[in-house]
Amino acid sequence: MTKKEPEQPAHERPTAQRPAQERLSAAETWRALYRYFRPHRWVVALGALCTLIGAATGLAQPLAAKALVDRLGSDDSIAGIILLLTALVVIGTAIESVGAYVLERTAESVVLAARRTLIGRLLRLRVPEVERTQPGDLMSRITSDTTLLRAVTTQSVVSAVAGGLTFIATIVMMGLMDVVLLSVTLGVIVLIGGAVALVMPKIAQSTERAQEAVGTISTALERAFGAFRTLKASGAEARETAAVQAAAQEAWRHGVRSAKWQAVAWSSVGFAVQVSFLAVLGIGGARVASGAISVSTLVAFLLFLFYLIDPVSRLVEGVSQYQVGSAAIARIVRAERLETEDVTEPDRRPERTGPAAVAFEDVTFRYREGLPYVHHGVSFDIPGPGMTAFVGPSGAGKTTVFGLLERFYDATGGRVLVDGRDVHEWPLAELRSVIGYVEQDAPVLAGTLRENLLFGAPGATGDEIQDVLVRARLDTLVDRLPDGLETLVGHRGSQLSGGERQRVAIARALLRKPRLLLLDEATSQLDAVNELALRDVVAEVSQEVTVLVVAHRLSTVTLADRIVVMDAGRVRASGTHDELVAADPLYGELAATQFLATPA
Ligand SMILES: Nc1ncnc2c1ncn2[C@@H]1O[C@H](COP(=O)(O)OP(=O)(O)OP(=O)(O)O)[C@@H](O)[C@H]1O
Repeated sequence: MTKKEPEQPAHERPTAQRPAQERLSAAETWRALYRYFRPHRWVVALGALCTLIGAATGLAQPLAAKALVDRLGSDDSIAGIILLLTALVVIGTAIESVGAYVLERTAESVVLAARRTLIGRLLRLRVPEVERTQPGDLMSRITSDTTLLRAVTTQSVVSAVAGGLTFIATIVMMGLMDVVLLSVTLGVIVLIGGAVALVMPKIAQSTERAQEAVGTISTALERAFGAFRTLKASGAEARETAAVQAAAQEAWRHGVRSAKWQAVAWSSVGFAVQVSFLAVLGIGGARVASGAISVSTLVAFLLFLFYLIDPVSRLVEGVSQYQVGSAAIARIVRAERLETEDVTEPDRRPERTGPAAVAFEDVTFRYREGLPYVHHGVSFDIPGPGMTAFVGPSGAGKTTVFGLLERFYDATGGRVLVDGRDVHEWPLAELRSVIGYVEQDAPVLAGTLRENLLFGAPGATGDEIQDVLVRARLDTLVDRLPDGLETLVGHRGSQLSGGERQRVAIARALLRKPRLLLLDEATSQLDAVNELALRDVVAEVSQEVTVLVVAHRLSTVTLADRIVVMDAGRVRASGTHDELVAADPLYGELAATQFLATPA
């Protein structure tokens, strides 16, 4: 009988691929930037003020120079003016450097804020979100993209504002000197400025591509280090190195392209001023000769022209930095939009104690829209305590049962119940505090043995640790190790054997005092001692806790109080070993051929 799957699944969230590829509109980019910039706006305003004062003192210098040239003809002393000029330079520089410090400090704070937000969200991401993205790329958003934010939120804004204001002030001063020469200058600047404006979006595009390539480098490295022994054993060093280098080359290519367009923008500033200078020199010379303006006016105008380099450069810098930053902010915002879980600890302690009851009611599930269904109406009822083994051919959907109980994924249809309550109605942290989960590959984290045990129960006492060590048959191992519990277990527990890793994972799960233990049995063969140790631990625990085991060993299956046989996303039979051997042909075949040959 084939069940009809729901047309539009209730819990399926069609977010697949969405946030990772979405482009941001200019308004969204600006809003996102402003969000980071907002808390610092007054400090940035202070920095901008300092920058402006610095620029204004600079602007006063051509006026002083004009007065100086005017006095050269008379006998008046120029000492006072020189002194004034010197004072302006010193004060201007001092104020500007204070402003620069304030802005740099704020920029660092903006980077910190962006990093904190991202870090706070990334470890709370939903499992499917992480499966859809590349963790290496996500990491590069925290490390690399946030760094690009530094320039844009402070320097870029300040450069644009200060540059804009000084530009206007300089233009006004130039207009006061001579309107004709100002028109010539503006004509040249507008022409060249128009060309620069065309270049700006190219900077953003190239920067975003470069940052994507940096993300690819992290992803490729993460892939290589994540399976380092397999990499070595497969002789894949050269190929993986080439893949990482190709990503680095790609980052270089786009980085260089961005640099090229930035250089075009920058050199245009110098070019515009040079061309204006020549034009002003020619036309200004003619105007001096005709007596329309004085020599000192021409000199002051030319000086203003050179002062224009600074505000125009600032403007161009501000806009090009904004392009660089907007590329980074787009990647940051996309990471921020990934779906997270609410795992805030419940205020109250869970009331219930003792073994948890678990039930699936007609559960349908697929991992993503577009993928085939993995569960086609799974139903079972396990009151607990005791051990229930899930058996069935590979890919039958056994591990998926655990993923749904932990709410790593949401069932597409039907209900998943713990203690008679739908898992959707449980506060997530509370639900997970009830469950101890030992994954098939029994992950052990880099750090000491103690840190690994306390990972799920940081408040556990010494006695509690000792108790689980004995229960997981790890006490003799700890006694043997020179540093005992403080022994470092290496990256992914590389300094422990497979069986030891599994028992560490079980001890870690037990320390959380679960009411429901989910154990995804390793498919690899264990030696007889480890095998027996594990079997005893599980049997012992199942006396007071509900234990669900995805079983691959005959020894586990025969120990189980009940067995659920799954096949192609359905429960096809359940019962004890003897009952099933007699009644279910698939089980009989599995027992005879597929279970790892271990003593029953
Ligand atoms: N994260 C995932 N995303 C997409 N498909 C998945 C995911 N995890 C598992 N699947 C698919 O779901 C199906 C059931 O997988 P599941 O791990 O539940 O099987 P299983 O019965 O535990 O198998 P095994 O005994 O080999 O561990 C498989 O076809 C698998 O390819």
